[in-house]
Parts: sequence; structure tokens; C-alpha cells
Amino acid sequence: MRLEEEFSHCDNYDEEEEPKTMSQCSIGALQQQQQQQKFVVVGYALTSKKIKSFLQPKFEGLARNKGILFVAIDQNRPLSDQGPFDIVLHKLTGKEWRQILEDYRQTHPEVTVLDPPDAIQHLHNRQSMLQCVADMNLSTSYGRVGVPRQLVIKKDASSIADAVDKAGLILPLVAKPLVADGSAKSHELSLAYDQYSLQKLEPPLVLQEFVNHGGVLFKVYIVGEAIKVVRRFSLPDVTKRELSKVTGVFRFPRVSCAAASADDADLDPSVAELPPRPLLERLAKELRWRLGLRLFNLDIIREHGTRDRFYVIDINYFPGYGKMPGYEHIFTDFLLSLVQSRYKKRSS
Ligand SMILES: Nc1ncnc2c1ncn2[C@@H]1O[C@H](COP(=O)(O)OP(=O)(O)OP(=O)(O)O)[C@@H](O)[C@H]1O
Ligand SMILES: O=P(O)(O)O[C@H]1[C@H](OP(=O)(O)O)[C@@H](OP(=O)(O)O)[C@@H](O)[C@@H](O)[C@@H]1OP(=O)(O)O
Ligand SMILES: [Mg+2]
Ligand SMILES: [Mg+2]
Repeated sequence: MRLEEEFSHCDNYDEEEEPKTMSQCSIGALQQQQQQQKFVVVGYALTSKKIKSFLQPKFEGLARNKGILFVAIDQNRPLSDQGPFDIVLHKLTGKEWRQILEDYRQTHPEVTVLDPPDAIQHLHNRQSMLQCVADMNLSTSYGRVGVPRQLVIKKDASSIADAVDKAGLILPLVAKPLVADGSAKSHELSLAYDQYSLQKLEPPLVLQEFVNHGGVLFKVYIVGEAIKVVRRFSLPDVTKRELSKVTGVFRFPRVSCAAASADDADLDPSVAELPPRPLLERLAKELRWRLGLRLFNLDIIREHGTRDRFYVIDINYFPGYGKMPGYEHIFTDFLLSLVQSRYKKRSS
């Protein structure tokens, strides 16, 4: 297959053209189009929520104009009978599905599976998730990046206060379920203000020191080599005064996941200033390599009162790219680059 042929649709690509969704085209017409032109076929296995947020009509239309076709994977049929795919995109959980993907990777080395199930699994535990960042110990002239001090509690809530004391963790503490598998429960976080209340928590969990950061966090989206940063509202700082007065454990909602971005808010410039680009480039490059992933995002906070002290508090696989400005172009370029680099490898 010649590269010019493979990407011939790019010549006709018109961004302003009203994109059609898959359902607006008849399947017959698509098959005909596919026979005439060689499409990059991306099989996807995603939840219906993800399909809605990610495969937006504008994105699907732009992708088609660039020669990329998205095809839903039918989980009830063998994967090898479907396609043929150039790329497989997935975010589903379960041991069985992981095994299907692993087998498929072995038998179809020509297909790019985004990303390897084992590497994704590493992010499903809030302890192993941040280990790479801790190991990296990134410190440059642009700033330092670490993780908050944290402790894993596997069981026995009555021993938490002692363990916290021994480890020298400072209150307040963010309690996060150890497992981060995308279930609603795995996103149920709480803030513990005093030692006595720690026994109310439900292990297995990770207890993380709460770092004051001015109520703003940075979501760093990574798509292959591309990086995009947005500001989001986060939890407000906890003052010493508040800490001395308040007791208890408080559940808090998914503040930073709200679609409303903090990008246009009237914020203190020292809080709002984005982390330096070169620092993020270094961090992203290292993490891509260490995690073996190409599609993820990081939640980063800057310690309030400092200019260059950053903490990674969360890493998510295949996050809400639909909320990332310009994701349509970034993603289509990324998918095409994968096929191009495969083509180059084959022909060299
Ligand atoms: N150590 C911390 N210090 C200060 N704030 C924190 C800390 N950890 C978490 N937070 C706040 O709690 C929010 C949720 O925490 P986290 O991102 O770990 O949870 P999550 O359920 O994995 O979120 P997501 O929806 O991004 O997957 C963060 O966005 C931030 O506002
Ligand atoms: O729901 P959204 O599309 O916003 O995406 C969120 C995504 O949910 P989804 O994968 O079910 O879509 C979450 O994944 P799970 O931990 O639940 O697996 C997690 O990655 C969030 O961080 C994403 O929000 P973002 O961090 O990008 O704002
Ligand atoms: Mg988060
Ligand atoms: Mg998360």
C-alpha cells in the first residue's frame, strides 16, 4: 500500500464542511467509500458514556475527512473476526476483556492496541499509580514535581490513627479508595480533619496529605507526544484556623471533573499561572516511557505560596478528551501519525 494512496483523502479535507455522523451515512455507502479509498480503521471498545463524550459528531466527521473510520467492536464476537483494524482504542474493565486484548495483541502484532492492558492496570491502584512520579524525583530549574506523602491502609480502620501517627502524616488527609477502576465507588473521596475521626474511614484506601493549592488544579492531557493543559476548580485551601475548629470526615464531590473550566475565571495570577511548559514536557515524556501509555492525563497542583513546587495527585487512563480544547485535531493527527510510523517501519 502506497502512503500517498493511504492518505489521499487528506487532500480533500475541508474543516468547515458540515460533518456527517456514522448514522447519517448509509452503511452501504460507507462500504463503497471504504473500498475505493483505504481508510485507517479504528476499532473502539468504550462505555456508552465515553462514546457520547469522545466520539462527538464533529470529531467523527473531521476524522472521516482525514481518512479515519471508527468502528464499534462487538464484545459478543471474537475480536479476530472483526475489522481488520489498524488501531484498537479501548477503555473497558474486567479480567476477561484484558485477556481477550492480550491474546489479540499476540496474534495481531500489526495492530496498534492503545494501550497495553497491563500498563493500564498499573493506574487502577492509587499507590502504584503515583509510584513512577515518586521514583522520577523530577527537579529542574523550572520546578520540582513530587507526590503528596501518603499511606496505604489495607484493613482495620481502628488502627488508622496509629499508623498515621507513626508515619508522621499531617492532617487534614484526603482519603481515596485504593482501587481506581472507574467505578462510582472509586471516586468517593473524603477529607478527614482530625485523628479521632480516622476510624470512620473504610479501608482499603490511600491516605494522602492535603496540599493547599489555592483552589485551582491543572489537568495535563497527553495524547502521544501532544500535551494540553487546562485549569479546573479544585478544593479550597484549609486554613490553620479551620483545622483547629473543624472535626469529622467529609465526603466531597468530583469537583475537578465539572465541565466548567477555571480558564476564564478571575484568579490570583500566582495561583492561575500554568506550570512551566518545559517542566510538563519533561514530566510527560518520562511518564509516557515509564508507564508505557500514550493516552492519559495528570492532575497537578502547585503548593500555595510557592512558585515551583508541584504535586501530581492523580493519573487517569483515557480521560475525558471531549473536554480538551482542540481534541478533534490533536487526536486525528495522533492516529494518523501512528499509522505513518508503522508504515515507515515496514518500508525501512
Ligand atoms: N493531596 C491532595 N491535596 C489537595 N487536594 C487534593 C488532593 N488529592 C485530591 N485532591 C482534590 O480532590 C480531587 C479528586 O481527587 P482525585 O483526582 O485523586 O480523584 P479521582 O476520583 O481520581 O478524580 P478524577 O475524576 O480526576 O479521576 C482533586 O481533583 C483535587 O481537587
Ligand atoms: O467523564 P469524563 O469524560 O469527563 O472523563 C473522566 C473519566 O470518565 P470516563 O472514562 O467514564 O469518561 C474518568 O475515568 P474513570 O476514572 O471513571 O475511569 C477519569 O479519567 C476522569 O479524570 C475523567 O475526567 P477528566 O479528568 O478528563 O475531566
Ligand atoms: Mg482527578
Ligand atoms: Mg482519577
